[in-house]
Amino acid sequence: MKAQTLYEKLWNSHIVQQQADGTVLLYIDRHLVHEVTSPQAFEGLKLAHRPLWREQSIVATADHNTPTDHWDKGITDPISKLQVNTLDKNIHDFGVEKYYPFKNINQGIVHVVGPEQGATLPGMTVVCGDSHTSTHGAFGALAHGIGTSEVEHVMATQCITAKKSKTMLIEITGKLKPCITAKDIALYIIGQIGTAGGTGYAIEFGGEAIRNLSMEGRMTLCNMAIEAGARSGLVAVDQTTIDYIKDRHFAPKGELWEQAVSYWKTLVSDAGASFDKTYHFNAEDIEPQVTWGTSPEMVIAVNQQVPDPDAETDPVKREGMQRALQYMGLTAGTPVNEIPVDVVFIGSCTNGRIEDLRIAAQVAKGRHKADNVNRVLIVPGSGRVKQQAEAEGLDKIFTAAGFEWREPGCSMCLAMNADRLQPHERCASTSNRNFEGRQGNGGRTHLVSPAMAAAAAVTGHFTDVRHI
Ligand SMILES: CC(C)[C@H](C(=O)O)[C@@H](O)C(=O)O
Ligand code: SF4
Repeated sequence: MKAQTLYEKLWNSHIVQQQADGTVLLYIDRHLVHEVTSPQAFEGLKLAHRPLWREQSIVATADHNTPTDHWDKGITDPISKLQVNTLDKNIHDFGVEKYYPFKNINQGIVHVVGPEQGATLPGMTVVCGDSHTSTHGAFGALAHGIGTSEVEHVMATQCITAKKSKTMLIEITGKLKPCITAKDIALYIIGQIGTAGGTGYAIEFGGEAIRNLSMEGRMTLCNMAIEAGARSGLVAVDQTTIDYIKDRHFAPKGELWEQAVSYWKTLVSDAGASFDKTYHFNAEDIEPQVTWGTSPEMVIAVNQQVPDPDAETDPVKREGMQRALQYMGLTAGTPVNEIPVDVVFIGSCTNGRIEDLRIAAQVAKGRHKADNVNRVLIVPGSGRVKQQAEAEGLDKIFTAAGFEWREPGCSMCLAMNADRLQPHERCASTSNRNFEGRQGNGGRTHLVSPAMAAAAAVTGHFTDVRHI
């Protein structure tokens, strides 16, 4: 049989029907649902008097609109409250069982909760009305975001219509230098291939540096595949994947576990499988990354200087750079490590997992928030992450450092809840998007790893975490 890529294996095993023009009806195994993109879909089903095709495929939680402090006061913002209450009602009306509502111990960001509960498994097709569904590809699952009309379609039929992506392999050879994390790999790759580099492709990440990543790291990387333009990212299944899943709530048990594992082990690209495009990067070239502009591709290493638009020959790019510098309040030539920060945000579906909090705590331990830093928010990705962090005493390290220890949710990743930047506030953020206004109107976002964010919090400016 012809050697196949992992993507092709996942694609082929989910085709329900194929049209002459290549359009496919693709079966969906897991449907993740949150409050932002589900209301119209549920409404559509209600109007058409349709039930859910497979209620058990749905895992739902509230994340974008939930507050991350003063939970005793409930949700005070009326729009957020309506959004979350609507989800509660829809879940109740349609009889969805796997639901983690506001304040439930298992509640959290949907892309943290799914894998944590063992609801994301290798070989699955996973969709959600959310672009960062690419995260779940870390498990050797075909996972991508869908629009609200597709959410309704999946609810009604368990299928989407789709066209096959082209395949891309990004290989990171060698070993990462100390303190370099998956976030730095993700930002480095986007810096190299650009935010449109992966458009039309499903990206498989491979090579020694990827094999050595934990599942948390692989999720961080696949999470940002969408910022490289690809709807889905993938990492092949190996023992790390299998060990992570074992004994999780929805993971198969007993004999089913054995059967599943032997199937999952086939979820790798065959030797000799050909990709439409391949990139090779060397892990040793990756330094701690910091974005300086308003797109994730506007990224440099912490020991570099803010680039000069005048040195850019492409007039469109030059103008984009000028605009970005203006928005960010930065001057070309400024060393990155001289840029002061006002706010630090550690959390999100990119970097709100236990490993991220452990790294941040290592940096924060015995240190204190710098005087010029107004706020440092530490926001666990889920109730379970919070619980685990507290069991390890990480919350104590953070609060002793003058950081705020919050409840789980999307928080300051995007301005849909109470956690926002003020105009012109500059933030070191572990999230995935630095678009204008993303964290609040006029707010200035610099994307970094959790280690780099914690280093900025305690020094008051961007700092190479290896040198503090
Ligand atoms: C609100 C939601 C639809 C959106 C997404 O699709 O990613 C959000 O999660 C984001 O990160 O911008
Ligand atoms: S944490 Fe941020 S990126 Fe992730 S789902 Fe929430 S808003 Fe989107």
